Amino acid sequence: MTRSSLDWKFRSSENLRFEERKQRMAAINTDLSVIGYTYEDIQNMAQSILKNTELRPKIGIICGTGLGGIADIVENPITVSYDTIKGFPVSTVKGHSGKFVFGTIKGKEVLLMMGRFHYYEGYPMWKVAMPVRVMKAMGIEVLLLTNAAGGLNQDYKTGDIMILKDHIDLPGLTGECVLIGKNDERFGPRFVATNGAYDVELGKKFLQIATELGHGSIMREGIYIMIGGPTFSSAAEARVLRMFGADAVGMSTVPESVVGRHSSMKIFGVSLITDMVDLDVGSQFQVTHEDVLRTANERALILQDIFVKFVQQI
Ligand SMILES: O=P(O)(O)O[C@@H]1C[C@H](O)[C@@H](CO)O1
Ligand code: HPA
Repeated sequence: MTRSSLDWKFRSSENLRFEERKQRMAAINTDLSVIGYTYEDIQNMAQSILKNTELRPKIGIICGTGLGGIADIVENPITVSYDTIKGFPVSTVKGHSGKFVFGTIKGKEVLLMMGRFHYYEGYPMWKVAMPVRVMKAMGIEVLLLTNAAGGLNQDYKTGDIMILKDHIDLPGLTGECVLIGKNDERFGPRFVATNGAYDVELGKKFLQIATELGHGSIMREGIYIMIGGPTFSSAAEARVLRMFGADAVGMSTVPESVVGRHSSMKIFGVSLITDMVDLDVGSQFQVTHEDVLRTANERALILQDIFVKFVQQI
């Protein structure tokens, strides 16, 4: 092959790639879930979900990994699968079923989000927390966040339940804050304080109910730190996270909490300590997602008992 025919071949394949990419970009630009959601998109999604039910709950619960058992306490559930909502992302993680559940708990209307989105799934941060805006648009005023987390505080044990006093937004501190980008004031203000995000009264109530039910010995109050994941921390990293003052580490919750705060929602957060993070450099201990799911399963009934009473009293 002569040099000029090689050049031509190279250029035509480049052109082909360019055309293909242009077409792909055009397709992408019609997909809400790729280019970002406007205020109107969020309202439309909320309205399309609400068409499935007469219920108008003010309490929303986001179920963490393996914590979907909370749905078992919902009376007369009506489910809306994410794949029926135009522009809604899909859940890709085991332990997150991918649906909204409307219903009542002891007569009180609730909305459960069973299947959250994580940054490590490849979703940009704004998409991870977008459902919180949809929940707000559906009328949710009180947001109850649950998650599975690794214990960093050496006084904790696997199976403990930690009420969030505060959080550390590690991705946010390093430039991946969920609110980065153009701000639409209809969602909330450009600048937002995140201190005192977790409602103290709700925290006290949860603790009191858990104690009354006989679970006081496994209750903790502490600080949750979010890492991007999907890797569980190395021992050296975990030591840094502990030095930062975190009691538990996880891969979610913080973007949802920040967006909830931005939308003036009342927020409560709770972590199930599904595993204790090994701080011993050189140790061969390896935590798995199955360990996380197992602990979540073992604590399902206790969490359900606490949530029944908690929701009743909010
Ligand atoms: O959705 P959450 O934060 O409960 O899930 C945790 C963090 C990872 O997604 C997963 C690790 O097992 O559990
Ligand atoms: N690290 C980070 N995220 C987690 C863990 C953990 O040990 N357990 C459950 N989610």
